[in-house]
Amino acid sequence: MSRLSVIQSSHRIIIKVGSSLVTNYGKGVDFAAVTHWVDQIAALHKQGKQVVLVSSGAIAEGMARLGWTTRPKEVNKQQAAASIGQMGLIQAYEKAFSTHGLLASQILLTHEDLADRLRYINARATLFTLLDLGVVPIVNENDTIVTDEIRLGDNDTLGAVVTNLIEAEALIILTDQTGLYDSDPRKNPQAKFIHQATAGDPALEAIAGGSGSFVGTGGMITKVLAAKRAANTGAHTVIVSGHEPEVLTRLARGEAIGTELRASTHLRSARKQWLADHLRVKGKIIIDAGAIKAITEQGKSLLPIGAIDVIGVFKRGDLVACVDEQGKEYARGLINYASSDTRRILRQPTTKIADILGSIHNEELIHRNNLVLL
Ligand SMILES: Nc1ncnc2c1ncn2[C@@H]1O[C@H](COP(=O)(O)OP(=O)(O)O)[C@@H](O)[C@H]1O
Ligand SMILES: N[C@@H](CCC(=O)OP(=O)(O)O)C(=O)O
Repeated sequence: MSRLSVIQSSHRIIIKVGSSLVTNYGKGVDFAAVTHWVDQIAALHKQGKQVVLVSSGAIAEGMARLGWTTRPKEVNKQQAAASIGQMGLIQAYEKAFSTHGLLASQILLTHEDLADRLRYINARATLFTLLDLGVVPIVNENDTIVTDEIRLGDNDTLGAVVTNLIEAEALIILTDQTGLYDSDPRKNPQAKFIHQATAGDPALEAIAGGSGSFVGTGGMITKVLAAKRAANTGAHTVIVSGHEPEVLTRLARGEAIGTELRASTHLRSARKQWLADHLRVKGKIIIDAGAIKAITEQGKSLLPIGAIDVIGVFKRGDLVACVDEQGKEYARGLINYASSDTRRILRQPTTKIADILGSIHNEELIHRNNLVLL
């Protein structure tokens, strides 16, 4: 893949915007900037791309609304500011998206949500549902309830975690610099720009410094580490200035702006590896010939109608194997129903699930996004 095509060829993209940018260095939400990014996201949407926005700025906006000029040291005051500022952020985004007839949604995550298997699978399912509905989810850390011990702490990491969560192909980190330099350009005017490197290269960690502004949190080091994390599921990262006009649409056209930190593995193999290496199969679903065809040849989800039998005991969110009646495995994936519920909806059309179980989590037994073919 050439330098020009990373964003151009990506279908699912995470865009992270830093506090300095969103709030114009703590002055309050920069509506013009927000509108400009949203206009571009709407254009990407029209091209068929799925976008999740990870936006910082809650604490900075809250401070601006409260008239605070210095960031309080007390965690409870930062949390109060975040609670106030998050409203301002979401209002600005919602207004801007509505001018394009697009719906936005708010997702506030904590580290614990992603560490817990069931909450992880729920967050993932919700994000996929929103994307399937054509919505632009806007994610931030749930600053108001996290304590220091459990916080992710910076949204570069959160952006990478969300990239991994929904296996996005690319992470764009919009910041206040044109990209990564071989030293902090605020401190060294001779710093040299890095156009391209490999995500996870340890040399990058040595040259990336902390935040240069009073509203930013992580600086470049967290961006470089985020790229390394994003690459675990095969995603490429571009660190680029959010001040650059038409930055997102230009990247989508293939223009080589910003610093590209390329993943050395392919999305697909990394995802397969993740499922194969990190999770043990908890059970099996025996599926019929129609279901085998649908999932292996047509890229479809596994529906209850194609499931014949269940082997083993598993919970919602566990990894199960999809096998034929002879026991040959075709795929494995994260199942939306516990084994007891799965047994009750075998061979049933999706329209009957709610009647049989009393409620419906998902129409699919295993969504195609959670299914890996073998
Ligand atoms: N090697 C580097 N290249 C570019 N910027 C760097 C580097 N090291 C440190 N920085 C600093 O990182 C800052 C961006 O991070 P940060 O302030 O956290 O912004 P954001 O709010 O966008 O996350 C830059 O303004 C710059 O001062
Ligand atoms: N969750 C915090 C942002 C933390 C953060 O990482 O900020 P930044 O380094 O500007 O991306 C907030 O909304 O204020």
